[in-house]
Amino acid sequence: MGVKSALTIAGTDPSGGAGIQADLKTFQEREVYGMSVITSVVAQNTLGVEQVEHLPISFIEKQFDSVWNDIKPNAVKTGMIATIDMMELIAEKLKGSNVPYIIDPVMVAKSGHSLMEEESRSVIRNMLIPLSTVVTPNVPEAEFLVGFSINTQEDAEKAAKVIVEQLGAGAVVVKGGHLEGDAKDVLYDGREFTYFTSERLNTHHTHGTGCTFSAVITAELAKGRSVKQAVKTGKAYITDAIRYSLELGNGNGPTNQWGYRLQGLPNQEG
Ligand SMILES: Nc1ncnc2c1ncn2[C@@H]1O[C@H](COP(=O)(O)OP(=O)(O)OP(=O)(O)O)[C@@H](O)[C@H]1O
Ligand SMILES: Cc1ncc(COP(=O)(O)O)c(N)n1
Repeated sequence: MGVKSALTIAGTDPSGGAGIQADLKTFQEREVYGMSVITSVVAQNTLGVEQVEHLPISFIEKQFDSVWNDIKPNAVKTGMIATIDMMELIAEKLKGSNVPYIIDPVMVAKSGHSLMEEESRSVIRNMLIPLSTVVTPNVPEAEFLVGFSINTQEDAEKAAKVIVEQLGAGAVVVKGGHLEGDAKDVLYDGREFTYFTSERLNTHHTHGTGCTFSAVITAELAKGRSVKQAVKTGKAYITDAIRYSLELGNGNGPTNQWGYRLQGLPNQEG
């Protein structure tokens, strides 16, 4: 079996816990060859975001073409894509590509800083979500996508149905990190709901959880796993990454990319 590769299109985190850096670490841990296209350079750390600089569209396109025309990935994910121009470019590039496409619809960093321009939010919904294999919104992101509030599991199921059946996602995981009680994520693939539940871990070291979770799903789809298997592995991986999260920095520390090794979650059987 040849080596599998995955591409992340996202913003950076120089402190290494979220964005491109988290994605590449995750791909490596899941034994998939990782590649990246940078959309925005972000000065941030565990305390928050200081400054954001968007790269010119023509240069984002150059990066994309450099990778895609040489090493076509087995799966691609997008994280922070802030502007309408970036979304239009990605839609044009991915349309008809047949490569599994995972969207982590990053809108606001945990620290509260906006990572997506207000006017782009409806463009991700209308232009990119119909191209997706899986979308992984947290509760506030899912609320924006469907236009109603989510307070219960029933609301999360209702939102998941709308995102697949009306917005055109291939599948969706509405993440329960922002709800009360257990951390319960619901997958809807257009046929059935599957729940992935873990105990809620009592830590504020959760910088980059969403990036890491969606990067595992991307890596597993690159290896040819089913969406359900990929999400199952993503949930197991992120739970241990949070359980053993790292007390680094002075704010919300990063997750532990080696956490799953302590539990023995295998790479190849995932
Ligand atoms: N305290 C916690 N204990 C256990 N699991 C958690 C906890 N917080 C989040 N998770 C899990 O982590 C994964 C990511 O969910 P979360 O809601 O944190 O994403 P997110 O808000 O998009 O993250 P980010 O802000 O990094 O983009 C989900 O599987 C969720 O259930
Ligand atoms: C480039 C980039 N992408 C995504 C996040 C979200 O992660 P979090 O919500 O944990 O800050 C981030 N902070 N930076």
